Amino acid sequence: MIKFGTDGWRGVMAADFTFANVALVAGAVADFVLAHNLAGRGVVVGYDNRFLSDRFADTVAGVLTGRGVRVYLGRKALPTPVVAFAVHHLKAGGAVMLTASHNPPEYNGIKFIPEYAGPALPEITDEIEEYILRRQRSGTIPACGANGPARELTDPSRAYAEHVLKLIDTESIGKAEMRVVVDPLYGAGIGFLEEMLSGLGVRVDSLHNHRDPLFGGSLPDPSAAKLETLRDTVLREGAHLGLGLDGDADRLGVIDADGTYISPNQLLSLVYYHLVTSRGWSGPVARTVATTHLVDRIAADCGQEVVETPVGFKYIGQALMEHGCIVGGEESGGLSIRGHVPEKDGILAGMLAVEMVAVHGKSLKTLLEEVGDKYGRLYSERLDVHTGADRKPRIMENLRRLEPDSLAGQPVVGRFTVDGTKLVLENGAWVLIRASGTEPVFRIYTEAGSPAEVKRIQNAVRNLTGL
Ligand SMILES: O=P(O)(O)OC[C@H]1O[C@H](O)[C@H](O)[C@@H](O)[C@@H]1O
Repeated sequence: MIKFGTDGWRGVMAADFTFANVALVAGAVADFVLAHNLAGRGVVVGYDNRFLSDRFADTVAGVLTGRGVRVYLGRKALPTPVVAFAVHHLKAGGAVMLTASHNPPEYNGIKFIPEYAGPALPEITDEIEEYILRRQRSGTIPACGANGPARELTDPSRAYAEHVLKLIDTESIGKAEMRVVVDPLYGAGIGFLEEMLSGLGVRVDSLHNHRDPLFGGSLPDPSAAKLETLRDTVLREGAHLGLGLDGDADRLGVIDADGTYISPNQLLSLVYYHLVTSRGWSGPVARTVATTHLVDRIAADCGQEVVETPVGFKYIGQALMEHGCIVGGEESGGLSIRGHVPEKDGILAGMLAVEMVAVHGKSLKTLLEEVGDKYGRLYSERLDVHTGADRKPRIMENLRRLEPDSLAGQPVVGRFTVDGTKLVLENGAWVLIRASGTEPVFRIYTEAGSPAEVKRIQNAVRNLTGL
C-alpha cells in the first residue's frame, strides 16, 4: 500500500519502492496537477544523491511530461529546501522530491511540495492517495511520454543561496573571523554551507563531502551519535561550530566549540531568542506538541502567542503562512523563519547558528546559559519504544484512557490529544506519548526542570501505558 506518512511516501528499493510504483505515484501527481489547473505552471522534479534517485526522478519527469505537464528537472542532486525554494522562485505548480531523508541506504521516498513551497498538508496527500487507488483499481499504468513537452533542466542553487544570504546578517559574520566545520553526511547538502560561509570569509573545513549511496556504513542523520567525527574535528581544529546536515539537508545538527551537541529544541529556543533580542523582530512562534516549552516562556515574556501543532513540519509550515510566526520548528530538527519558504531548512538553520555566534560573540552553550538564567532551565528527552504490531492496538487504547490526576507526585493540570496524549503537570513539566508516523515505534517525549524529574515522569508513564 502506498501511503504518505508524516512526510511523504517511503519504501525499500526493489521491494515496494520500484520504478512501477514511482510511475504510479507520478501519475497520481499528474492527476492532481491537472485537476487543479497547474500543468502550465510546471512541476519541479528534484532528487537527492541516494542510489537511483536520479533515475527515479527521470521516471517521474517522463510520466509528467507524458501527461502534458511542464517539468523542471534538477540538473544535479538538490536538498529538499532548495527544491521547495525552486517552486517559489519559478512560480511552479509544485514539486516532486525523490528522497528518503535520513533513512537507511536501501530506502527511497517521494515528497510532494505544493505550490506554496512547503510540505503537503493531509488534504493534498489524501487526494493524491485517492488518485493512486483509482489507478490501482483500473490498472492504469502511466506512460512515460515521448510526445509530451520537453523537460527543462534547472539548477536553483545560486538563486537559493542569494535568497538565504538576504535573510542572514552577513556583515556580522564577515567581521567575526570564524572557523566552522561542515558535515553534510554524504547527502544532497554538499557544498551549500561551505560556499556561502567561505564567501563571507569564514574558514570552513568539510567532512563526508562526496556522494556515497551507502553513507559510509552509517545513516545520514545529524544526531549526537552520528556526529562523532564532526565533534572530534571541531575539537581538534579549535572551530567555533560544527554543522551537520541530514541526507536531504532539511535538518541540522549542531556541535558547539567545546564538543557539546546542541539539540534541536535548544537551537529553536536560541533562534527565537536571537530574533527577538538582537534583530528586534516581534511575532508568534510555532512549535509542535512534542517541542520544548522554553519557547513559550520567551514568547510570554514578549507578549507573543505560541501556535502548537501536531508533529510534522507540514503543520509548522502552515502556521508560518497563516499566523505570521517569526520562526517555527520542531523537536526532530527542522526550522524555518519569516521571509523564507515554509519548509524546514538545515542550511538556513546552519547559517543562523553561525550568525548567532558572530553577533553575540559567544558560544551557543554560553548563550543557552543566558537564556536559562532568564527563563529557567528545562531538560527534554525522547524515548523511542518498539512494541511490535500485535501490542500496538492495546497501547493505543491505554493512551486513550490515560487520564491520571497526578504523575510523579505532581497534579496533572492539562490533557491534550491533538497528536497522541499529552499531560501537562502543575510545575510546567509535561509528557507526550504518540505513535510515530515514520517508524514502527511509540515515542515518549518528556520535559521537566531536572534530569531526575524527567526519569521519574518517564517511569510513571511507562507503568501506566505498558510501554
Ligand atoms: O515522529 P514521526 O511521526 O516519526 O515524525 C518525525 C519527523 O518525520 C519527518 O522527518 C517529518 O519531516 C518531520 O516533520 C517529523 O517530525
